[in-house]
Amino acid sequence: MRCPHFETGACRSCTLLDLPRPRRLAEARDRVEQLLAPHLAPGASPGTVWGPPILGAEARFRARGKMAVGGTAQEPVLTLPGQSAGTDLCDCPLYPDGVEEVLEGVKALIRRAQVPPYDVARRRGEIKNVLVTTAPDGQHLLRLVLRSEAVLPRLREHLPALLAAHPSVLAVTANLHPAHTTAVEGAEEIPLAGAAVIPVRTGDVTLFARPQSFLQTHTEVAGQLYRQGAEWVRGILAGGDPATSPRIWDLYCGLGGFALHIARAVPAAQVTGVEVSAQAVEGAREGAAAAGLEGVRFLAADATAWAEQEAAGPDGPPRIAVVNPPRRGLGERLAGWLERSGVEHVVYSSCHPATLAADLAAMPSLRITAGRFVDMFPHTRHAEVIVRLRRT
Ligand SMILES: C[S@@+](CC[C@H](N)C(=O)[O-])C[C@H]1O[C@@H](n2cnc3c(N)ncnc32)[C@H](O)[C@@H]1O
Repeated sequence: MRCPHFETGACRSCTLLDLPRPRRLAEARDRVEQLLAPHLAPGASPGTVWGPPILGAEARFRARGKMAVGGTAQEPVLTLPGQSAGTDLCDCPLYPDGVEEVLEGVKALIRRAQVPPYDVARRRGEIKNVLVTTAPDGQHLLRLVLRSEAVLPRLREHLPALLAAHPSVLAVTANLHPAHTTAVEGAEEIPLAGAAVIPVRTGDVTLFARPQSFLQTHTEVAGQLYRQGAEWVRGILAGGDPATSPRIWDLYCGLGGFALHIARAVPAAQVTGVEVSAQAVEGAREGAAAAGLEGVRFLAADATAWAEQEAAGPDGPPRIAVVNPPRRGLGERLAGWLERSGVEHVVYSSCHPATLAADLAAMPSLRITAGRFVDMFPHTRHAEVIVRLRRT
């Protein structure tokens, strides 16, 4: 991928952009495989464990765009957070076709509505960030992160012009972020136009992304990741008694990508997805209804507390647990519970191999029998990896 902003040094967000892809992938896979080598199942070797990497497009893939607003109300500049404030990066080649036009539309809205960009040093101004979610079919969900409600009447007045010029924008919300912190967004979401949800076809299901729900960065890669998880689960259950309904948990399920794929692949299973974000749970339930899947339910709860409590109940622990925690990993409490739980099979998808390795050290009975490097974050040192664990 060529990027003029990388070449001039204006943006260094893609830190490894000048490494040829085969070399970047080889080095990344090597790092992950070495890190996880102590946790392979007895008798397993890297050659038998590691499958081919999960790959997707290297450009125009990013499902979520995050732009920081600088400049003035007359001349707004949209940059990537943390990158050179003076350079407009609306044409970032990571963004799918159509995003640049929508961002230009937002700049026109800022000009017309005279919305002053937030000045971090002086703590003055109103619009902080612009967030765009893109579905593979080219539809968009637009979120304007504001310091206060002060400019909402002016934004409402001028929004129809943006919507008329950009029919791909399904919905617009204002996110209120009064605090002076580095967090990209605040807690309160105010709908401005449309229903604040966007259907994102991912693998074999549709995920219903809402403003404050997690969505994987690379939709094409995420689809393959979910299919891989579901395929491993089907393989584990193959040959089992067809009259029984194996219970499967998807902890940290977000919009339900793994749970929905598993429910499709194993219709007899009882799948439970658990997620702390109520918005994401609402989206996951919508995904299940759209796919006509009845064997799956979603609950809003803390994954660790729920797992401990549920396993202590009459049904006990599940047959298989799928876990996909944030970068911090499972942590000692959930890893410790999994170690003691008797759960035979775990599928662990991790966006931070270092915390995966720490979690594996805390559950030495669960060892890697299969794994794949997942190129979710091309051009960077960030790595996703999915592993299948079996109790030994
Ligand atoms: C890496 S994302 C994975 C989401 C989903 N599996 C997917 O593929 O989109 C991690 C998810 O964990 C959720 N989460 C964070 N802390 C949690 C907790 N204590 N209990 C349950 N879910 C939590 C986040 O809201 C986020 O949706």
